[in-house]
Amino acid sequence: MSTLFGDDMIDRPAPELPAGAHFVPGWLTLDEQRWIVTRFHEWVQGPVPIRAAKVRGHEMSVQTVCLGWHWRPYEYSREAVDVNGNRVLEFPDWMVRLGRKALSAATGNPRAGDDYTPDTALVNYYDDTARMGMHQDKDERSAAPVVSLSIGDTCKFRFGNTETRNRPYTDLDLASGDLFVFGGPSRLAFHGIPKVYPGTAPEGCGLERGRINITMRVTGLAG
Ligand SMILES: O=C(O)CCC(=O)C(=O)O
Ligand SMILES: [Fe+2]
Repeated sequence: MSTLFGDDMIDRPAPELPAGAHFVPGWLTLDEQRWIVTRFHEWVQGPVPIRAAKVRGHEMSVQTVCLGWHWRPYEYSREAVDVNGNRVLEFPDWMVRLGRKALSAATGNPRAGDDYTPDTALVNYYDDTARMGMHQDKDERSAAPVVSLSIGDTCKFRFGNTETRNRPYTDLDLASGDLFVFGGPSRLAFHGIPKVYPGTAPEGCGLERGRINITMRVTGLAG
């Protein structure tokens, strides 16, 4: 059982992160996580179903459904031209509010989220064996931060530098409810998911298998 200042916190020392990167373990409550998982089950129904995007002809092991703008390697469009041509769901207002709260929480500055209006979210689903190689989130034309939320199984998250996909990097675990933000000098840092730890989702998070990750972004696109 998790208790205030219990072993679960002691076991997760704050990692050293480069400027602009922030980690807030256990930011979402279990109620919030469950509510978001219910939304996830709605999003995957379409109008654009969840799918594994193809990179140079190969399906990614992660499956993705998008809100606001549809992402495919390596551009955004309103219609999912690589899936079924349908327009993606609107970006929800509640997620804009959540993104603003997330920036305040991550930076400790209550005003940090005031001007933040994310207009796309990539919602990824990882099964037991899914991974994501080191990459930069660089298809956006805005330098606004990326807000990342995790629900379900814990994963190993590798957060690196802006120059290479290799060291120096920091490995940390992203568990259900954790918030991670990268902006400023870390906005274009390479990052990836080397591993998911199957069966580690906490009871009550709403997801029995796998891991959901939501990254909110500002595309900087109009129309
Ligand atoms: O799953 C994660 O935590 C990271 C996802 C990610 O880097 C992305 O969607 O670009
Ligand atoms: Fe990414």
